[in-house]
Amino acid sequence: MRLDGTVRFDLVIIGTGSGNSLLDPRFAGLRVAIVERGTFGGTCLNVGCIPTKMFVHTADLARTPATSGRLGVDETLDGVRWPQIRDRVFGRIDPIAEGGREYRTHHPDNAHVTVFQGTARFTGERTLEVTPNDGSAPRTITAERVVLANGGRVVVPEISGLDEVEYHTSDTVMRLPELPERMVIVGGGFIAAEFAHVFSAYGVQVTVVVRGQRLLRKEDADVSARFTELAKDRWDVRTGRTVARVAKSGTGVEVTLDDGSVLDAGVLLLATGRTPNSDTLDPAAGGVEVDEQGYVVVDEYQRTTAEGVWALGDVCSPYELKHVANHEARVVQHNLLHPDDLVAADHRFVPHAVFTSPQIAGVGLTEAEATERGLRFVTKTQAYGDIAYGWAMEDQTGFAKLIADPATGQLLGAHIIGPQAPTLLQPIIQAMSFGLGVREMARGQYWIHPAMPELIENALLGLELD
Ligand SMILES: Cc1cc2nc3c(=O)[nH]c(=O)nc-3n(C[C@H](O)[C@H](O)[C@H](O)COP(=O)(O)OP(=O)(O)OC[C@H]3O[C@@H](n4cnc5c(N)ncnc54)[C@H](O)[C@@H]3O)c2cc1C
Ligand SMILES: NC(=O)c1ccc[n+]([C@@H]2O[C@H](COP(=O)([O-])OP(=O)(O)OC[C@H]3O[C@@H](n4cnc5c(N)ncnc54)[C@H](O)[C@@H]3O)[C@@H](O)[C@H]2O)c1
Repeated sequence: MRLDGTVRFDLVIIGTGSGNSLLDPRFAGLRVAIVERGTFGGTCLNVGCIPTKMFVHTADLARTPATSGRLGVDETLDGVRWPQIRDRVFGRIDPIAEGGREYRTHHPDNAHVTVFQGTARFTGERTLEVTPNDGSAPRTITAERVVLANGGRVVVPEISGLDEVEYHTSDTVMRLPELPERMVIVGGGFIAAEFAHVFSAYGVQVTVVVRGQRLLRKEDADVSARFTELAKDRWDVRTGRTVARVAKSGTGVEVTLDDGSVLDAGVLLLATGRTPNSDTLDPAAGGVEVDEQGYVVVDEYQRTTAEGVWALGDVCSPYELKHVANHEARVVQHNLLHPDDLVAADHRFVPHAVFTSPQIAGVGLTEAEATERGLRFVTKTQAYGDIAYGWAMEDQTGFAKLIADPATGQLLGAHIIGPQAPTLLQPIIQAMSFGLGVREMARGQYWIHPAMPELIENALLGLELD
């Protein structure tokens, strides 16, 4: 400690989502500080990927009777025990978060680590003030190297009357005391699509309010159009609408749309995007540049504009995906350990998946992006219904769309909507990452018959290359 009370460290990590995974025994010789203002483990573990997918799995089960009848199998759903599902999910997750905190704070493996529970912000070059959550006096800490892994947070839109009503976001909706009869979801992105599936499968009447004409509008246009069409069959989807105002009602919240229609929402869920937490850091004071959207600016090695300050994950990465945060964490970890042998992050082929129903997954360029770039390309759309396993499922709506360069035979993009879409996409991600051409991929290996990956085999064979 310096005379002015400043505590010196070798490394400070802000945020315990992907940031917490940086530390391994190779850092044992360093004096490390970790600062966390919220729940240990961050977004993915506590309010993101992990709990949502645990709910999605049960929703998929609950939805089976609605679709099995057309195959001649009559099933009924006897009920969904929400409190049991909710408590099982969080009964598993909460102890992991607490165990992680306990391990970093008290375990002998972490004798070199000091955990600060509070909010960090820059007051100078690699110097941070930490305001503890418990109200005690702020502390100043400084380090040779600082890692910004402090993620993002939910954006709550401005809606007239919102202060007067109870509303939910993805941070709170998974802990509802009971299921409502009706839910209004505002937004048409990942979170809206996943929660609309979950809660409607559990028997909640779902209305989705979306500004544009399509849900999941960042997907390839064919996927987005198909999903919107299917969503309209299943939920009350109000496209081209915004919320004019909300007010308290006897059953929850009364939602008035811009066309004057009034919706009764037992629960109002706002799913209108996330924003990086860079503002909480006072980045300018630390010499850390931020772009117009608030993302910390990094180079290919995940270095910020401030000497010795690195960033990873949602605070600097517009992808806002956990596998990207994990990849960037591995890059930062390597670069901290090997300052003379830096590796660059690889953002060439970042895939994503939406765990709604039907599932959706994509990687690379959409057709619109390929056109915008003036590329010469060919596409093939292969229906699930035209492959053997698709016959078994009687699937009539799913497809895989591949986009390839006809001259080189390299894939440019792939977009799938249908059962197991993320799993079916994985071999394509592999092919693109390692430069495997369409012909080699299609005919250089066996495809198990009659398994679902034949969807990809047939799509590859259908691409008209030069
Ligand atoms: C509902 C939902 C579902 C999702 N599902 C998926 C999915 O299926 N697949 C997928 O790939 N991604 C998914 N994501 C996205 C994924 O959760 C994030 O991309 C990922 O968790 C980001 O990790 P991170 O380490 O960058 O940040 P975080 O995990 O958010 O960690 C940042 C931490 O920093 C702390 N912090 C912030 N500011 C400060 C400060 N100034 N001082 C101290 N601490 C601070 C925060 O409290 C937080 O704990 C989902 C997100 C949500 C919301
Ligand atoms: N499966 C996954 O990987 C997964 C799942 C959930 C969330 N996430 C991540 O979390 C992030 C946040 O998800 P999200 O669904 O909130 O964001 P999103 O960006 O996917 O969608 C936001 C939606 O809200 C609408 N919107 C924005 N502002 C609005 C306003 N003022 N009024 C009405 N509508 C408005 C947008 O038009 C869009 O439809 C995503 O970017 C995603 O990367 C990933």
